Amino acid sequence: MTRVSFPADFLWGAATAAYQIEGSPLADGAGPSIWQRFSHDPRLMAAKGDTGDVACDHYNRMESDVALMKALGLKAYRFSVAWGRVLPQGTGRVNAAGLAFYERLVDTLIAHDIEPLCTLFHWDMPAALDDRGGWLNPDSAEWFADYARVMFQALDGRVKKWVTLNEPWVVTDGGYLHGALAPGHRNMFEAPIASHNLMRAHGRAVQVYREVGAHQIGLVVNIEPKYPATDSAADAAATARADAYMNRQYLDPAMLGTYPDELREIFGEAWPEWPTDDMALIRQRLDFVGINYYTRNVVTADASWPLNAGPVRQDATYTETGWEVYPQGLTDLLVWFKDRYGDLPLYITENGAAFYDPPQAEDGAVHDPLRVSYLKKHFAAVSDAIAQGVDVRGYMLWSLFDNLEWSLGYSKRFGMVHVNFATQERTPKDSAKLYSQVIATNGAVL
Ligand SMILES: OC[C@H]1NNC[C@@H](O)[C@@H]1O
Ligand SMILES: [Ca+2]
Repeated sequence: MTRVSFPADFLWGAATAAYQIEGSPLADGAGPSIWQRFSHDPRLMAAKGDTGDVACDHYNRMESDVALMKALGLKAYRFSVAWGRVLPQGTGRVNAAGLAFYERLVDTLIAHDIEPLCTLFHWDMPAALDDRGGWLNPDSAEWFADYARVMFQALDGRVKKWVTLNEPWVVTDGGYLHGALAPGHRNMFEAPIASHNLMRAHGRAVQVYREVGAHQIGLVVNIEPKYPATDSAADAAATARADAYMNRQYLDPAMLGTYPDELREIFGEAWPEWPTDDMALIRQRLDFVGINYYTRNVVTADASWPLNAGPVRQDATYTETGWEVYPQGLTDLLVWFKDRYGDLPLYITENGAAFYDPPQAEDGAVHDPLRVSYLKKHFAAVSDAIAQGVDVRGYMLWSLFDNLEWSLGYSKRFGMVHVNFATQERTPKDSAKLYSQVIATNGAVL
């Protein structure tokens, strides 16, 4: 591992998402999202009773939370906009009070010299649009483009780095194939359609940005590099299927305008013939791509698993969400991106881990040694990729706060800042103190 070092203007920040931290989902005229419905449905929500009704109460605590970000030394903050606050029906009438929250957030960030990175879609589709078919409706691309235009016209210039979608793979795999996430569908025929429409929506939003925007826009994908368990042909094929399904299914269309061939094999009759001009729409010039990295997968041919590709457990540390701690995977995937798609600027738009955090110590400290260790290794992994020539511009730690880990609820704590959900008290953990030093020294402290 080379000595850890980062470019002089490396953008150190932290990330959150609206439904996971804001609370007050219906305040000031906001329309409900599919997560409002899903989290209140005990038949669907794994962590029954954990809803986004309060979360971190960020909607009411925004100013003091931004002051805390400043105290930690963050240079940037990646947040998402709840579509339904701005457009309660998803399209049509703009709810000025809902938009005003995000204008206040952005203005407060700028006043604290923290750069806002704005994600337009982080899973909380307006329920009114789900009633019209959601991502299964081809009109969804235009619904998203209209919403994006409202946001660009309100905030572009104050926001200079925009993200269209967060993790389309999770939306599709979780929301339409396996049903673990909103809207909770389990349908092999729906998944490719939802996925394709998400990417069409991405393309339309970028087209609109090129009409009305003056700064930068990108796509955020979660990538889990896949490694074959053995050098057998069967394991190589299983690994290729897993890589195509999770990683290349989104980056290939966005960057190359094509889908990986393995998808037709994987979905069979459920894989439609896509119109060629759709592929041209999806492939828009991007200013950057955001990579969300958590873990890798070791893959073996195993007919008892979807894609006939099953996981092989490793002799390693695993997080509370069951993910192997494997920092080398971050370096590997960044080099892979550059080799496959070219030298586009990249941001690590999410990286972090859920570990069991011991209760607050007598002196109020929250000691999280496993997270401290995880972060140090992953900072070094980014530095290694940069040393190999990958143009990584910044790192957004997931997450600023302990928050609602979707269907897993509040028990999975990813924050560098502890949240006592009974009192809403925020307490920076040891990992936050480390991060402040990393930012202050641009990594030299490592
Ligand atoms: O699972 C941890 C994170 N992964 N990426 C999307 C975020 O919303 C999740 O909380
Ligand atoms: Ca305005």
